[in-house]
Amino acid sequence: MYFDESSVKQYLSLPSLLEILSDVLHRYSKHDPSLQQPIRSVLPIDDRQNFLLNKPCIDLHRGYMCVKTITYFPASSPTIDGVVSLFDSKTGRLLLTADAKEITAQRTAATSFLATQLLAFSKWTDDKKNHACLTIIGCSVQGHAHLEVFTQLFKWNKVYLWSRNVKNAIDLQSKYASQLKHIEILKDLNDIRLQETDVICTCTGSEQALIGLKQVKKGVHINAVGSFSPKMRELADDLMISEDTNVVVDSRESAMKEAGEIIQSKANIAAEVGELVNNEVLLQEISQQKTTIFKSVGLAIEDLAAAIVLHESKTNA
Ligand SMILES: NC(=O)C1=CN([C@@H]2O[C@H](COP(=O)(O)OP(=O)(O)OC[C@H]3O[C@@H](n4cnc5c(N)ncnc54)[C@H](O)[C@@H]3O)[C@@H](O)[C@H]2O)C=CC1
Ligand SMILES: O=C([O-])C1=[NH+]CCC1
Repeated sequence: MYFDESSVKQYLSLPSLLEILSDVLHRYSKHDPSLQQPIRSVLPIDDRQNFLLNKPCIDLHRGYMCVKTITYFPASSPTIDGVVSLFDSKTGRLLLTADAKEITAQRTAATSFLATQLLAFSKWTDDKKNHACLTIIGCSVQGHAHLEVFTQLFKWNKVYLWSRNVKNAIDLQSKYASQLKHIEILKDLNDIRLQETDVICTCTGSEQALIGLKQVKKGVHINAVGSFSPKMRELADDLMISEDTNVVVDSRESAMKEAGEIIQSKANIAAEVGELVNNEVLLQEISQQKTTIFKSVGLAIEDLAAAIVLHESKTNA
């Protein structure tokens, strides 16, 4: 069975995705032997701007194996294209294939949301929750997916957008204008409104830092999703290595190999997001009084989680 883009949208329930994501990320960080995820292969093509990525994993506990193969061609539209395949780990049978663009968009935004629940919402008062402000930086596929997931699962008081390509920001603003009372476009990243923001999602393919310590308020939570090679980065060294900042990643192994911010700044990694699931003490230690950064590069087990939700939506129907 093939799930095209619209069936992925239809069948990928966000609450179910969040539940399976927290389980697999937690088991990954506990080094559960029933979960195997080798480091993915990222093959540069010709000029090294384009990549072929191959991401396998096996979950013997849940009884599935998954592999996602995608191309990353930033001069093409869309940048990411490919396929996710889910197999039965007992019989070896192929269970489904699905559009990787939509799965990648949704599961990346859902993982950022999970990190935000853990590192930001859990320390906020009710009053803060009622007045919270979100900024999305980069308004292409990931920018759209982050705004979609973050507004489906939380009520924001204000939303700000910034994009190098202003038309992308205007398009995203128009899409949400009837649904969100306050959705505004920032003129640049020194705009004072960025300082009001409680949660920032950076979703660009930048190779230069876009945000530094002085542009944000202390205690902000940032989901930095854009970089996945040593040359790419969205956050400046002063923010990464400030004594007021704690950096959390999806995988230490992957982040140290792929995340430009971590490699270039040599920032300390406080934890993997999976270590924070069901660990109140560590969570408090890392998030209280701190600016928190969740740097994700993307893991095969996140694609697995999405493919399981699609498969089970059909088998349980
Ligand atoms: N962490 C994760 O799990 C995942 C991360 N990504 C990464 O997230 C980023 C966004 O993904 P898509 O929206 O699919 O890519 P896209 O190629 O559609 O959009 C990238 C956006 O970044 C902007 N951009 C590029 N360089 C910039 C710069 N120097 N300053 C400001 N803006 C700049 C472009 O104008 C474009 O709007 C990509 O870098 C991608 O590799 C994508 C999927 C998963
Ligand atoms: O996890 C993923 O699929 C990707 N991370 C960066 C580009 C694609």
